[in-house]
Amino acid sequence: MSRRLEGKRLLIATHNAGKLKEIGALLAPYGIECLSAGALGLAEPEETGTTFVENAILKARAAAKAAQMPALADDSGLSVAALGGRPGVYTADWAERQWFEGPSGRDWYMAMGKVEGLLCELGPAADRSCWFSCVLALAWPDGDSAVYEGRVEGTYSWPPRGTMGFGYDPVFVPQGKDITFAELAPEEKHRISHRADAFAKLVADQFGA
Ligand SMILES: O=c1nc[nH]c2c1ncn2[C@H]1C[C@H](O)[C@@H](COP(=O)(O)OP(=O)(O)OP(=O)(O)O)O1
Ligand SMILES: [Mg+2]
Repeated sequence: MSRRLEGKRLLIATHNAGKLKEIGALLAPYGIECLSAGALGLAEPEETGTTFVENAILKARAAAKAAQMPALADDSGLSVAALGGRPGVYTADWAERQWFEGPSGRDWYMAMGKVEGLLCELGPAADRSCWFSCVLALAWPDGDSAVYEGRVEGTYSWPPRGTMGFGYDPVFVPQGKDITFAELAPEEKHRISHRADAFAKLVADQFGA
């Protein structure tokens, strides 16, 4: 068991509105008061790590230190087996920044097309297996941290379908279903997603008996 959160206030160290909404919903049952990095005007740190774990810890530590309170960061991404796990840690980077979407806005449609283009180059029989990874990092102002990893398997599907969720949700069909994450009701996504998987571990460790 890791170090536990003492108070009820937690800083959510993300600048991604879709993630913030999901994290708020996943934490709602535990009486945690969530503050967001954006609302506190914290800068978005440069993600210089080469793994989800490194980036999650880097983001959580920077926020915890700046705000002098415990912080939770999420580093996540989509990995395609036939592409050697790409885009992986660079999932957000494959979507170019769009000034008209705000400081963290990105062109997801273009990014999804880039992945599809690479799969098409492999031919019609290409293996479309893929998975979403999520690493949650909790950090305290003194630099201490705890990490929780989650994953969900699926298939890369084209064309994109659905309007719910965020990011690459319209191309991700989770194993055992025939609709995309963007066609699933949020409660359904929260039962099976990589983020939910990581949260189950965090909740057991932090709020469990
Ligand atoms: O459930 C998801 N459904 C769809 N797409 C997702 C999901 N989870 C991660 N993703 C994609 C989009 C995200 O932008 C990127 C992670 O990049 P990542 O650096 O962790 O997040 P980010 O830059 O958007 O926000 P921030 O670093 O401020 O938390 O992978
Ligand atoms: Mg990021």
